[in-house]
Amino acid sequence: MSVPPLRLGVNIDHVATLRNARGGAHPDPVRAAHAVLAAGADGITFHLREDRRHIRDDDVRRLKAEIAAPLNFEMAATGEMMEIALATRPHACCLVPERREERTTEGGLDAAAGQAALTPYVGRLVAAGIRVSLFIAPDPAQIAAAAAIGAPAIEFHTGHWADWVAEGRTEAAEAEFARLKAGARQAHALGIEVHAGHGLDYATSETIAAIPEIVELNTGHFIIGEAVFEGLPAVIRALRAAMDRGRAAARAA
Ligand SMILES: CC(=O)[C@@H](O)[C@H](O)COP(=O)(O)O
Ligand SMILES: NCC(=O)COP(=O)(O)O
Repeated sequence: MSVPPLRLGVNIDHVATLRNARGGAHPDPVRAAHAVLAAGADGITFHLREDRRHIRDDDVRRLKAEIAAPLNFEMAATGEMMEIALATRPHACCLVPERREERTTEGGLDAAAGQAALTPYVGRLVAAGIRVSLFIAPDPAQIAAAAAIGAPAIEFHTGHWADWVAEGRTEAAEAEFARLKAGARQAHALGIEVHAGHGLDYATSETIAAIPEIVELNTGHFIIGEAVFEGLPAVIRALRAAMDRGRAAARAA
């Protein structure tokens, strides 16, 4: 297949986490959004959690007012979030699972079990002109459910794979990467746009960029953490270079 460009969406939640730790206005996630876009990111991802632990409603309003680039609004499938998304009208919404007790998003949505509940959310958002993705594991049953629900896009949760790579659990990491590759092929064949994200760093971004069916990465924790040492623009440029190396490998294959 021809290898399309790979977009980078930067998750700015983690700037808001830092801001909220002191209760003031600094550092400002909207300023971070401007900075990463100026450095070459394609879009901004944010997750308005039910407990507002990082991004808050006013951040969403300011992002919509100030950022012209595509906004990817990650949200749980709840009535409250649906109303905010429809009022905000971002470029995209990614439906994610959410548990108040979790430290981070631990896995993908169970789209197979939740098919009946998720279908009206996807339908209303799509009808409003919003590109909807489902944040799922690279599992054949979940991908088939996303197709049955009518989701135009999916995003694979890469957190387990990224952790296993970092921990040197080679066998588990290779098996998960094989699932990501096969899942990307399955979804692409079903006409679903394929994205990936969570916990990616330079090395895992380069590796996953070599999967030609994946057209968008949305990630942030590593970027914001590394920016403490290198600065946001330098990290975005280095991440983009890693993604380009991975894409070049896909084109050469
Ligand atoms: C859906 C997802 O993976 C991200 O939005 C992630 O949840 C952001 O960080 P937190 O897990 O800290 O909310
Ligand atoms: N789309 C998933 C996401 O944005 C989480 O990314 P990360 O902050 O875990 O890298």
